[in-house]
Amino acid sequence: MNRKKEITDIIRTGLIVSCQALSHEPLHSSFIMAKMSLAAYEGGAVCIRANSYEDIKAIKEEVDLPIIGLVKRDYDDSPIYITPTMREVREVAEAGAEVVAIDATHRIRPKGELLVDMVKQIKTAFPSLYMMADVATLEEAIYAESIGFDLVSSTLNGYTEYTMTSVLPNLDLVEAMTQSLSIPVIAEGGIWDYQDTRKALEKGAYAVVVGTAITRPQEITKKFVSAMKELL
Ligand SMILES: CC(=O)N[C@H](C=O)[C@@H](O)[C@H](O)[C@H](O)COP(=O)(O)O
Repeated sequence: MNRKKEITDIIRTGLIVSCQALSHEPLHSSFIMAKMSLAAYEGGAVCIRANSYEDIKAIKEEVDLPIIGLVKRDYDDSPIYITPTMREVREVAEAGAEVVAIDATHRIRPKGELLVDMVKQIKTAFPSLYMMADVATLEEAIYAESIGFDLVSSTLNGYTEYTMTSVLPNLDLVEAMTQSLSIPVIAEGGIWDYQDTRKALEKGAYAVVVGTAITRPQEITKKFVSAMKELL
């Protein structure tokens, strides 16, 4: 069977767990991310979203689930940090991820490169790599589909200058995207409770990504602490 079709079928209506810890976070470790992924797998996750060559490799060895890979890297001339250039795409592909997640916002890219050119290069260099567009707005999602992305995700809504006032999770945006696009729309960003995962599916999301609420214990702890403080 076509591998892309197979992955689409695997993730349909499922939970994708994002297992990421950056260098400043307490759980920063490929070993820990691999174990987090194993826990997610045992809990029924259908796919893992992971950052960096090392983490993707470690997770691949631990669980037999498709991986949405990305490489977060900062460049001086651009605000984009999720798989900004072909260098990061190559790392994701070489680590063995089936899907690459790419910032597909309309912001300026490193060296002024164009997203449409990057997509063409990926299709030539890595024809079997599935491409997920991480966007902040409906317009960006529509554009991403038009230039050949396979999936679109609401990842960056709330994280760009022009969407900073969004209240997350922005399931209205997810709904609007599902109404305008034919490619699968993934709900991602700020999903913290079970009801929201269901609501996302009801609004037409193809699958749901949950990260922080499962894999960043420092943030989970903060939620408990602040709920308790509200009583004082
Ligand atoms: C904005 C950005 O850089 N998001 C990153 C994208 O890979 C991750 O840090 C998030 O954890 C992921 O999107 C899942 O979202 P949430 O952790 O809210 O469930």
